[in-house]
Amino acid sequence: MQIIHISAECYPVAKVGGLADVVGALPKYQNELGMKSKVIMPFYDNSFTQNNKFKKVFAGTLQLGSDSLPFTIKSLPKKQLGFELFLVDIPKLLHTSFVYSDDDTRRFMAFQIAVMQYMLQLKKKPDIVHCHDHHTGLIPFMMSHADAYEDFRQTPSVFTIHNAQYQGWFSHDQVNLIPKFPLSKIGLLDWDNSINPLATAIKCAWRVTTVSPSYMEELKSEANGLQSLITSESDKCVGILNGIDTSVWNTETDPFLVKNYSETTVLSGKKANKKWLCDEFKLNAENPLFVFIGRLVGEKGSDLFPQVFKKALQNPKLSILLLGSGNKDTEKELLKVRKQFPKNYNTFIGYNEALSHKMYAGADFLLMPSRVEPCGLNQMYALRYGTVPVVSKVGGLIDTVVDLNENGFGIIHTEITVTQIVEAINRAVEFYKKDTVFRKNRKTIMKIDHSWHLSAQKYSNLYNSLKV
Ligand SMILES: Nc1ncnc2c1ncn2[C@@H]1O[C@H](COP(=O)(O)OP(=O)(O)O[C@H]2O[C@H](CO)[C@@H](O)[C@H](O)[C@H]2O)[C@@H](O)[C@H]1O
Repeated sequence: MQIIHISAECYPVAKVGGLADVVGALPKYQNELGMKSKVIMPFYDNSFTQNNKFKKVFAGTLQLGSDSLPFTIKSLPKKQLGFELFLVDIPKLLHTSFVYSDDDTRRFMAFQIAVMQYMLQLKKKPDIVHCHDHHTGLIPFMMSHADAYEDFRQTPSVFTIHNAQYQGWFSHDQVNLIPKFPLSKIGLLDWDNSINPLATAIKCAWRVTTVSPSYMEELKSEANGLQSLITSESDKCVGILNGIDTSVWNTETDPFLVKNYSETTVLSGKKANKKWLCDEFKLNAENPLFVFIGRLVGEKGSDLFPQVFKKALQNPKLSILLLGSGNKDTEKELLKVRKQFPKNYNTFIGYNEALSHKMYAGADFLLMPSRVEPCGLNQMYALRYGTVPVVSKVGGLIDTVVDLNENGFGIIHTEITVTQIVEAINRAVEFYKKDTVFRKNRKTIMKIDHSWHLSAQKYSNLYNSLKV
């Protein structure tokens, strides 16, 4: 079975967040199950594309409104990433140093048309087209209704929602960017008087998945305006929990770690990584170390951090290190907190893959007070690295973390408030003091299997159910 995944991100080619991790791992595991799974994404101008050699496999021209844009498709063989990779190179528009910008309607519309043009001329059409997030949300519509792509009417499409907060809205004034389709189908593009690629995908894809069962349930009551649509389409919707790529997230081989470790050497391994972090960021290594890694946006609850940290750090017996970027006011506030607590708090504003791995390894606790968390990968990386997750009770966090009070291994707070997050931190500090139990818990969590094997099989079953 041949599957084409279409996405804006894919690790290690280009990553902004968890979407990249999933698209960089799932196809690899699907290939191990005997499928032929490939990825198509934009060609960005970044260190990955600068340092790899690609083969040009197709050249064409696409029509974006009144503009004719030449594009090429470049490929990388399977042996390099575990799946064949195809990159859509559209000079100037997509060939940029960044992944997202203010011009994304045009950029990703052009990307989607180029993908359709490329797939149209393939001798063997894919058995499944699997699209990820709103940047690819108009592909199921084009496959079913655009005049030029009639060849795809019988090809099943699967659409995965990684985050329903972002929907790719644009105005009906720009409808001419979409390749010609019967006017009677305009309703499929519309939601609340805007063109809404996420809503369109939910309406048009043969199956819709999201990245955890609990998030699928939550979407029926809160989906940034799409809850009634999710509810009415629920027969074709299913939640499949993400996995993690255990070949990348492996404490024994991770090249970013100061010291590699296994369950048996976790004590010394984590100690060495913690020491590096504490030396680098001038923190007291005797204290339990809490970290946060992620985008500084409302969904992640990061706006509460300045207040949470000021309260929690009244206790000098804990340290906090944060890595992330996003909301500028939050960034400023977080930097200010450093002045008040120079010995047990620090923050790195920016994106740093290598540092993130060292933090999962060197930390004692990972903070994730998310308001919305479709799946969350960080908590699963933390578990695998022997770091206890301190999380809110939402989405995929419900499906992956069990509280200590329920014979579990993590710490859960039900409300996303300063008070409850600080209480959760205090509970964690008390847990850290129970040395033997704490150490035993570390070994237990490292053994939890969140690899992709099970979920890749679930996607396989879903694809098989769509065979025409
Ligand atoms: N500043 C930084 N430096 C280095 N690394 C950083 C970083 N900020 C984030 N990361 C990394 O980006 C990834 C974030 O993944 P998440 O799944 O937790 O969240 P995200 O909201 O991006 O993904 C969305 O899609 C994924 C995939 O489906 C869902 O799990 C999730 O719930 C949903 O919100 C992790 O690999 C993390 O280490």
